[in-house]
Amino acid sequence: MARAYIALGGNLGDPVAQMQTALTKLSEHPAIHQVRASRYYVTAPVGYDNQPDFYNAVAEVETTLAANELLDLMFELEFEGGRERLFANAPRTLDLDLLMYDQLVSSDPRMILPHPRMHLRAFVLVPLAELAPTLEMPGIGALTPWLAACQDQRIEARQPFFPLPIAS
Ligand SMILES: Nc1ncnc2c1ncn2[C@@H]1O[C@H](COP(=O)(O)OP(=O)(O)OP(=O)(O)O)[C@@H](O)[C@H]1O
Ligand SMILES: Nc1nc2c(c(=O)[nH]1)N=C(CO)CN2
Repeated sequence: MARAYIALGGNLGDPVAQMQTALTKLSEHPAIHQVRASRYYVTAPVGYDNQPDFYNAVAEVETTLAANELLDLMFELEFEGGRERLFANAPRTLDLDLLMYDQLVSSDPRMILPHPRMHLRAFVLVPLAELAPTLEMPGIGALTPWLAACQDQRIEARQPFFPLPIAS
């Protein structure tokens, strides 16, 4: 069984509902045995400013899927969530990035691990630290110094949003 971390984000449509749907589908997958999600956060866009604020969260999954199988599943969920790839850092309905898969290191351009920009982004590090404060990013190190280095990136915590409340 592997433990993987997935970043979720979006700033078009209803991003929280889109992230909830993706997490529900991940948790219902037969080869995914546990899903834990951070709270969701409202975050300033990084990389391309002229777009709405993002909603972001991170999920931890326990899975028997291989890393490339998990990434394929994430691409399917992005597609079902209406994702179009317009340009780098463009607004999007649902974006799923594979941050880490155990301590696997990969330089395959289709699946670079750990995610090459994860340590530079408050919208990744803050929710990730909520789930796994002592995590070590292979080749990069602990979260804490990188968190301190991106304190100028605006990020505000909102409510827990997964698992969904049980309907009465
Ligand atoms: N760890 C990874 N997780 C997700 N995609 C990855 C990863 N490593 C490489 N990729 C590749 O990155 C390509 C572009 O991904 P995507 O469109 O999600 O980028 P982006 O969200 O605009 O930017 P960023 O990668 O900086 O978040 C995809 O073709 C995918 O195969
Ligand atoms: N705040 C925020 N900024 C971004 C995000 C994101 O998810 N949140 N995703 C990007 C490309 O993946 C680029 N910039």
